[in-house]
Amino acid sequence: MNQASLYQNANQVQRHDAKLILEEFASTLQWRSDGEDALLDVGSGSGNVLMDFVKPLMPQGAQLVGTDISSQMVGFASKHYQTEERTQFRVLDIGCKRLPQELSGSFDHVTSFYCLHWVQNLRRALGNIYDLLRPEGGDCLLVFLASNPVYEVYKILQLNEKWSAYMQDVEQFISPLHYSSTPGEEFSQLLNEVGFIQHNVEIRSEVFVYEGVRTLKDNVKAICPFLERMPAALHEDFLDDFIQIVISMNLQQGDQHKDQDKKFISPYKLVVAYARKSPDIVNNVMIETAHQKLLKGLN
Ligand SMILES: C[S@@+](CC[C@H](N)C(=O)[O-])C[C@H]1O[C@@H](n2cnc3c(N)ncnc32)[C@H](O)[C@@H]1O
Ligand SMILES: CC(C)=CCC/C(C)=C/CC/C(C)=C/C(=O)O
Repeated sequence: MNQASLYQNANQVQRHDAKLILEEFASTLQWRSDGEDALLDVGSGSGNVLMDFVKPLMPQGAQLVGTDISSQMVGFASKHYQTEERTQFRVLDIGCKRLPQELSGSFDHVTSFYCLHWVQNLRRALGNIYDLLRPEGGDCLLVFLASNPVYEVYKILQLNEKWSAYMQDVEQFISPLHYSSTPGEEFSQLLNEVGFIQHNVEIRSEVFVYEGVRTLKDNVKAICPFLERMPAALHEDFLDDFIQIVISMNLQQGDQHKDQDKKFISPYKLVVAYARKSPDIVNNVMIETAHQKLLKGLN
């Protein structure tokens, strides 16, 4: 996904989830007492989730680094938010073999919203997130899709000879946890393996309702990696086929005839993971947080 402006205008679900989860975790994140926190966000995209929901939670003197694998996304975010103080955007592939030295061990917090389902090598991504945190400790809040009906629609579209040439590598775009019957356990295990001794992983079952054919098509256009591979003249045909498959999967609500009245339901599973790097500083904070119960197992 490379079209930042399309994404910025059709990311209601992503914004909705990030806003709610950040409100919930605002007091769990371990803010520094000197207010000099440094936070790196992984897969910031067009940047509006980071600027609208993460930045307002941070102390005045805090430093913010938004990162993304796509230079187009980074360019868009830099242009739109370059006037913000102590904020920068830069290219980073969180699945890279070697982190840039200047980023390694430099952050108090790492956040990531709706990005890690794009990364096949989750273990390497988590290892990098662990290494981005300061050696003396830090925490991370990671939110991403375990599963979504969009992946089943992609697989059916790939079988259609009209689209198969553009979708040979469809599996590369399916969340690495989509097929797991125990995604929470799998992700917890990975967090353990890379060194996060303290963590809490939840799998939340959510439902989003898309109102009208156009809304669903715009949301698909904003994230579908296959459209940019085909001529623009084919896009609407592809999206029409997408909608037909959604209907055949019984994800249309009601039997409205007008396109704008049609509703589509998307039941999906979200991974919400919070982890701390250092076991030493946890006890004081745990006593006060709203997540005391949730995190009890971490003590
Ligand atoms: C759905 S967008 C989420 C953007 C933003 N976090 C939000 O919540 O609106 C996913 C972003 O992850 C980025 N991404 C995908 N793979 C990545 C990787 N390996 N490293 C860093 N970013 C990646 C994409 O380029 C895209 O901008
Ligand atoms: C009803 C139905 C199939 C809805 C799917 C809607 C949709 C556009 C899902 C996108 C999921 C995704 C990969 C989001 C993202 O990375 O931001």
